[in-house]
Amino acid sequence: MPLGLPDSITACLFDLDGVLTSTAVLHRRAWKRTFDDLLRLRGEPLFTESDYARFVDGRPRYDGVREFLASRGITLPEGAPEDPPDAATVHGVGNLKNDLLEAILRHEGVTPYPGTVRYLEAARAAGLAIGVVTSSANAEKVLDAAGLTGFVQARVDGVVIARDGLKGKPAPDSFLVGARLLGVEPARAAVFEDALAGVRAGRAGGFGHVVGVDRAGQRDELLRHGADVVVDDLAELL
Ligand SMILES: O=P(O)(O)OC[C@H]1O[C@@H](O)[C@H](O)[C@@H](O)[C@@H]1O
Repeated sequence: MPLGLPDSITACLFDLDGVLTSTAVLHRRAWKRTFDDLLRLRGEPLFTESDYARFVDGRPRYDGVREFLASRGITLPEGAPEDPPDAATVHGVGNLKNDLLEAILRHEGVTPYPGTVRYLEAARAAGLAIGVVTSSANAEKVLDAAGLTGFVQARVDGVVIARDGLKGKPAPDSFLVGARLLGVEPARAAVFEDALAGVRAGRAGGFGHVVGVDRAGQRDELLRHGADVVVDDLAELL
């Protein structure tokens, strides 16, 4: 098991936020501010970590808005992608979250996990193909800021998902496109994911190996949703 992977694996498909970079918590913070304001106005209980893990984490931006609001029995009109951040629409809410996220990213910057950088170096040295599959439309910027762009041979992100009308995680489609771009069968690719929706996507796509990365104390949940193995940090696999 070189790199902690079955011998049949020739490619690695990494999620971004929470797997390569420590930006998952920044997304969660921006979502919490966004939803808490909306929930306060309605006198509803505030947004929890469990809400984030179950309904928002890993999914494309507007899917996250729809899923979470539906979980609270709230329906908003769809609106349009160019809606202002104060519009009471699915797109308005998503755009408010993105404005907050951009401000947080500017203020705090982006750091890659050191264990991940070591793993990427080892994977590249071992000749494995490397792709990034993320629901985030901010991926290009985040990868650049983290200094990781040079590792990435194929990227499927929120921009590609919207442009090509792909189903977002937990559907496997974005990972399947990532494997195709790298020229490998799903059975020969490993998926690395910290989100429940992400490990579900890896399992649903018939990938050769699904590594759950536990950044939020949800080891059992990651296993239950389809991870073959769970690590706290990718360096554990070296
Ligand atoms: O709003 P963005 O940057 O397009 O990101 C969409 C989603 O991307 C995922 O990577 C995050 O886990 C989610 O929290 C986020 O909502």
